[in-house]
Amino acid sequence: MVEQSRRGVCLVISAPSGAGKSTIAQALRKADSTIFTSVSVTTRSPRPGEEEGVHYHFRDLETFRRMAAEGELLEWAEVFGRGYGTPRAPLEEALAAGRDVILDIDWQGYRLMRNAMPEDVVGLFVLPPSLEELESRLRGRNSDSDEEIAFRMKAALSEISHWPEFDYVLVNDDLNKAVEEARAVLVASRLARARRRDIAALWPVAG
Ligand SMILES: Nc1nc2c(ncn2[C@@H]2O[C@H](COP(=O)(O)OP(=O)(O)O)[C@@H](O)[C@H]2O)c(=O)[nH]1
Ligand SMILES: Nc1ncnc2c1ncn2[C@@H]1O[C@H](COP(=O)(O)OP(=O)(O)O)[C@@H](O)[C@H]1O
Repeated sequence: MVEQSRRGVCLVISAPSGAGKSTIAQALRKADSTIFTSVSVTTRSPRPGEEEGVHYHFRDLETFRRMAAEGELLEWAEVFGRGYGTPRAPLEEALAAGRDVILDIDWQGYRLMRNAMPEDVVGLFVLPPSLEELESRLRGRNSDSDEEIAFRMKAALSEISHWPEFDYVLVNDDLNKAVEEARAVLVASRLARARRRDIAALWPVAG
């Protein structure tokens, strides 16, 4: 069957901090448990409520550098002065097993992923409705200090400037609408990319 042999889609979601990408990614996974969650490695400290191995693998800088040097990370980047990276093996296994993968990573990671796996990666950029709303979401999340929020707001415009590099862009104003749009992107990507290869194998008659 086509469906069983299909390779997964690697959907990369990027956004300025606070725009809602984790919330959207979580809603997609909740509705479809076959979606694989890539858990990144980071050198930042856990926030209250964040669990090791669930939100991130929290590692010290030395371990992070060793993992990067030994090729255990598919991509890695420095964001807000901390190291963040995507573990290679679980992602490759999930795609090969036909599971779609969602990565919540920054624009640098997207660029690296796109180069590393051009056939698999689809990019979705999430914009906030305004800078004022972005700041109010960062404050409302209650997870970062004033200093950290100021840092993220300062970085927001530079992150936003990369939206034209992505395949799809949505404005996260109404959350339900944004989740529906992200789901539509995932479905469209399955049809446009992953399944095309499988259909070519099933029907090798294209001119
Ligand atoms: N390149 C890369 N960026 C990542 C990775 N994991 C998280 N990020 C990005 O790092 C930034 C900070 O993430 P985080 O500390 O969780 O803060 P938040 O985005 O405000 O929730 C965000 O832009 C994430 O998308 C990763 O594995 N690789
Ligand atoms: N459409 C929305 N309207 C209002 N609040 C939202 C919306 N989307 C997300 N949020 C809230 O904004 C905050 C930041 O969202 P989050 O998903 O953590 O952002 P990111 O992962 O992009 O940093 C969270 O408190 C979340 O509940």
